[in-house]
Amino acid sequence: MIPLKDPSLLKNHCLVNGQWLESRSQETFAVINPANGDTVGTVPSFGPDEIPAIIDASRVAQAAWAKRTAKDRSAILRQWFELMLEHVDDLALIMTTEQGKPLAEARGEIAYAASFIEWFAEEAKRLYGDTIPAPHADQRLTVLRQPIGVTAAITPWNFPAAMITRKAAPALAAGCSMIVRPADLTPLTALALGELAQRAGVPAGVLQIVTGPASKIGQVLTDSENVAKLSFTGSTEVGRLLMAQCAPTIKKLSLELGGNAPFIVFDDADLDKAVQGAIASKYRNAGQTCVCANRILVQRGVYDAFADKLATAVRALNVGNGTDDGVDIGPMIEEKAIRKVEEHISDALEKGATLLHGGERLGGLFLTPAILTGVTPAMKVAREETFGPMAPLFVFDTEEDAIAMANDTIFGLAAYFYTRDHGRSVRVAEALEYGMVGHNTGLISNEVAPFGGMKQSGLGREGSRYGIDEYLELKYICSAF
Ligand SMILES: NC(=O)C1=CN([C@@H]2O[C@H](COP(=O)(O)OP(=O)(O)OC[C@H]3O[C@@H](n4cnc5c(N)ncnc54)[C@H](OP(=O)(O)O)[C@@H]3O)[C@@H](O)[C@H]2O)C=CC1
Ligand SMILES: O=C(O)[C@H](O)CS(=O)(=O)O
Repeated sequence: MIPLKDPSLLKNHCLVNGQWLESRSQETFAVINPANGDTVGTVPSFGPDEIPAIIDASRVAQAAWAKRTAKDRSAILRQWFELMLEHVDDLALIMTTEQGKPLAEARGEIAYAASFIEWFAEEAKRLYGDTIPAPHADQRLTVLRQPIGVTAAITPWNFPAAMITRKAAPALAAGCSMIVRPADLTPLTALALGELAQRAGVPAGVLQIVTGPASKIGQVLTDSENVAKLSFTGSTEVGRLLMAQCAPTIKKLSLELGGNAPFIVFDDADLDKAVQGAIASKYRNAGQTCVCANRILVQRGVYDAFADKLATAVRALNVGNGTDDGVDIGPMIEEKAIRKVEEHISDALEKGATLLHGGERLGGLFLTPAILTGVTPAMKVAREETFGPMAPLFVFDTEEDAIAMANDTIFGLAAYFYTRDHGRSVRVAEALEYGMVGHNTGLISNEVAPFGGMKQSGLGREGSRYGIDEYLELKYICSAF
């Protein structure tokens, strides 16, 4: 058991039409603590045959929810936000126990996740439409922004709270309902959010949270003509698959997919700030974020100085159980994740790179943060997302070389660069083919700015004043008198 102040937040049932239910088969699966392999809970394994009734309940609930006033929806979302902050300690402990990130990061994620609910509680009241000067005197033209209807979300394990609220908050604010299928590895956080949503007054069926086999549940959700929209966060590989599955019913799609973020350090950069930014971007969540610096490109003149400073900072990072004080990097989520990092390191070393620091297993799923030097575009890490605590350092000579290297990828999610030259900052920011660019910072994510990628990193944006459009339809009305 996880020692919670409010044990009722630890759920072993799913939220289905306002009730906490087990699956029809009564099948369950275990939730494992990646720090020690302990079973910390069990949740139901819902079968695909149970999903149509859940979609029907979502339809009924959404029709009534859309008829509530925006002010009503806003007040309920605001209450959900406040309950999340009230229970931050329990929510963070649940998250660290099932996902591994240090408690301080988990608390930070709960605040970040809650901020999307706060933001869209406000946006709910400002879904303005248009009146348009008509081309004919007897006409009046208006545009309404209406909720798209029943929506579905499939979310990853790396941010078990924020990847749900970044979808559910705008959906509910718009007057939609949502069926959430969280990752098998981290369902307990999702279910706790569902409990708090219920306490906040979210009506039965408006938010449903269902655990079980991803591909089977996903197939029913994507096949259904009654699901108008799918929002997915995860790998580009699965995003492609879901996009294809949604094609027959022409679903509206939001896709937040993989990344391969360049982190460029020019010779006029403040190296200490660049090191701080690299640590924050690269090793947050043990490097398991889609916006992590995946390639560190350093201009030749400062390469050795930057590498030395980075190594000194990385050596100070503590690896351990996320519930222990002073831990900076927790365990990786599972064996295949740690093996991918080891594969990228061994591939780079075989092709001539040098291991400057780290990359050692400490037992279980703990890996010391690594730095590679002498990395080249011929190595796997140049093209694949490592999704782990390993910083590969590439060298470049000119600004044009840096931009060409940075853009040489199918991904386009986040990019970072450090320079104190104003003209260079404008040129580089405009030339980088990425949805999000950090200039002299490694942390760019918040609820007020549009989060999302170009190229094969996804479709659409989350958060900001743009995020709610993903859950709305525009209706143009032409009236003649
Ligand atoms: N752009 C962004 O904001 C983010 C992108 N990502 C990317 O995702 C990857 C790592 O996250 P990870 O969770 O492993 O990604 P996956 O794509 O493997 O999984 C994401 C979610 O999709 C589910 N899923 C997997 N296969 C299917 C399927 N065939 N049909 C329906 N659902 C499916 C998973 O279920 P289950 O895990 O239970 O099998 C999980 O809930 C990295 O590439 C990372 O960059 C991750 C987070 C944010
Ligand atoms: O899933 C992720 O990697 C998150 O989107 C990263 S962030 O929003 O916490 O920056």
